[in-house]
Amino acid sequence: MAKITLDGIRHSYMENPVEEADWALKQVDLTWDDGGAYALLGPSGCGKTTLLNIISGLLRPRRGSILFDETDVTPLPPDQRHIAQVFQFPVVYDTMTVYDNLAFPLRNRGVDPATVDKRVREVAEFIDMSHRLKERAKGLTADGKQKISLGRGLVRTDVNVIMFDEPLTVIDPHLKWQLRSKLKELHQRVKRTMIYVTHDQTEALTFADKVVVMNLGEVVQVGTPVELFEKPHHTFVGHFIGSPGMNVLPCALDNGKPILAGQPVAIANQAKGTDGKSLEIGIRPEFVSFSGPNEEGGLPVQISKVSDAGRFRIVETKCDGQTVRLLVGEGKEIPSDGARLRFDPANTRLYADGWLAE
Ligand SMILES: Nc1ncnc2c1ncn2[C@@H]1O[C@H](COP(=O)(O)OP(=O)(O)OP(=O)(O)O)[C@@H](O)[C@H]1O
Repeated sequence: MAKITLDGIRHSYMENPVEEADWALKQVDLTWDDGGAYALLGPSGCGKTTLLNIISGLLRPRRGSILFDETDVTPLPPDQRHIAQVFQFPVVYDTMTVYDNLAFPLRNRGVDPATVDKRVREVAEFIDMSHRLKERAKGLTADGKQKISLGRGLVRTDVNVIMFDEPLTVIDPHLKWQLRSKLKELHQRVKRTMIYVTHDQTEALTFADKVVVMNLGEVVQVGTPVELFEKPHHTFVGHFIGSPGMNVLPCALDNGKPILAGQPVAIANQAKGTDGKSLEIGIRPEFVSFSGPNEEGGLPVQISKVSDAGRFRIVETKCDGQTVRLLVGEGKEIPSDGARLRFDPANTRLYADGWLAE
């Protein structure tokens, strides 16, 4: 087990990278604490697999170094890094029994038979496979096989980190939630460092204590699921996390006050250092409401669409050509005309060139 530090990592697949866009990873500085449950979340092509391969040693970064505790492992090949990986497609030996599959990594390292037997039985119990140890892996369903892949990572005691690369891709939808909660439970029992790579916010937010959000080759925020929801550091995070995502509304600045549709908007942060930058107001639909008939002020809007989402409705409004979404609870009235919106100032923030103005 080890703390993993990524120090100034940059990587390009091009021989002679010139522009920033030529770098698949622009600049990554990150620390993964020993025993943490992390998710690496981002859209396709943002650099998740590149980062994973750099940690596992399959890829050598053009710049920067990787430390396991205080040891620089940048030049070390994968087999000397003691990392277990669970891929999209389960890697199991079909002709072997479940027992032999689980025992394989230990026997390979010359561990004595009594210790192998003890560890295999412990891990089989963890993954609910104790009753199937004698069966051939061939007969297992995809989720059973994926549990074996996971078990093979858990059986070793010398593993620094277990990395999951979109591990639920081939799992039936109705079994996904079971395996997802199993992974979470396993982390709580074994307390190994786990990194779960996904483009699915639900998987990331349910598994991880800390989520690393990536976009366009850089880390845009590291935070708990609550932090990512309540205080996105970048409009991308606000938009990517949440359903529907955060409203991102271009605005102007007048005497240090953001102006939207000709009206000043109260914000929770400060409009400092924003000169010459492109400015936007970010507010989640959860923090927008209709002003009451006797309330003063509010942004005048027209209602353009109402969709039922179970316990609430998603109301889409238009304000000066921009779309603003809000959530309206069951039984709450949606005004037919003269609608005005109220933004909760504690959850309304100004963004400059996409980044939270601080
Ligand atoms: N072997 C390669 N050669 C050249 N470019 C590559 C290679 N692998 C990845 N890239 C590019 O690097 C960038 C990051 O890709 P990467 O696979 O790391 O993203 P990802 O977030 O894992 O995407 P996905 O979720 O689709 O796997 C992309 O622009 C991709 O096209």
